Amino acid sequence: MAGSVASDDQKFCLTEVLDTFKLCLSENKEVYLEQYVAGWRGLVKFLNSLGSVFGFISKDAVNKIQVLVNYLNGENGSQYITVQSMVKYELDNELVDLTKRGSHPDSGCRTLLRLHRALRWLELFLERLRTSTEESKTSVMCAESYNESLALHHPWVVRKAAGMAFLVLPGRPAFFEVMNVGPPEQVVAMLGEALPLISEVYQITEELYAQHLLLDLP
Ligand SMILES: CCCCCCCCCCCCC/C=C/[C@@H](O)[C@H](COP(=O)(O)O)NC(=O)CCCCCCCCCCCCCCC
Repeated sequence: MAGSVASDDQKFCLTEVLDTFKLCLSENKEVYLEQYVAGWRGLVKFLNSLGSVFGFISKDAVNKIQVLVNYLNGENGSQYITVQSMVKYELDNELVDLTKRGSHPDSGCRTLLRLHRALRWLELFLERLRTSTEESKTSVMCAESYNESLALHHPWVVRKAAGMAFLVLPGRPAFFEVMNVGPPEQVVAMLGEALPLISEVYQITEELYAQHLLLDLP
C-alpha cells in the first residue's frame, strides 16, 4: 500500500514490522542485513510507543542498530549485504575480538549477536502471545521468554532492571490495541504467519554462528 510507506509516523502496525523479517531471507537462505536492521527499527518504534520506562532497552537496541548501519553505509558496505558475507569478511580480515574485547570492540559480528539473542526472546514472547488467553499476563509472558533467552547473557543488574520494566507492560487487551493488528483472532492469525519466518531467520543465524564458533563473542 502506497499510504503505508508514505508516512513514517502514522499509526504503528505490527504486521508491517514482522513482514520486514520475511524480506530478510534471500533465495539461497542468506540473511539480508539491511532488512534485519529495518525489522529491529520497527520493533524499537513499537517499544517506544509503550512508554519511557523502556527507554534504556530501546537505547541499547538503537545503538546496536546504528553500529550495523554504519558498516552498511561505510566504505566496505558491500561486504555487509548479508550476515553470511559479514561473518566471512570480518573473520577473514581479523576484525572480530574473539575472546576479549580489544581492538575491535564493536565488530558487526558481536553487535549482531546481541540482536540475534534478542530475536530469540521475540520468538518466545510472540509464541506465548499467540497461544495466550484473556487471563494471560503480558508481564509474565515477557519475563518467562526473557529468562529463557536474553537473561542467560545479562548480568544481575540488567536482569533486575529488565524485570522491573516488564511489570509496567500494559495488560493483554491494551497490548493488542497498540499492536494495531485488529481483533485478537487476527492477532493470532498474523502471529501464526510471522513466527515461522522469524524462527527461520533465527535458526539460520544461529547455525552460522555455531559453525564459526561465534556464539560467545565478548
Ligand atoms: C514488549 C516488551 C519489550 C521488552 C524487551 C525485552 C528485552 C529486554 C532486554 C533488556 C536489555 C537491557 C539493556 C541492556 C542491554 C545490554 O547490556 C545488552 C548487552 O549488550 P553489550 O554486550 O553491548 O553490553 N544488550 C542486549 O542484550 C541487546 C538487547 C536488545 C533488546 C531489544 C529489544 C527490543 C524489543 C522490541 C519489542 C517488540 C515487542 C513486540 C511484541 C509484539
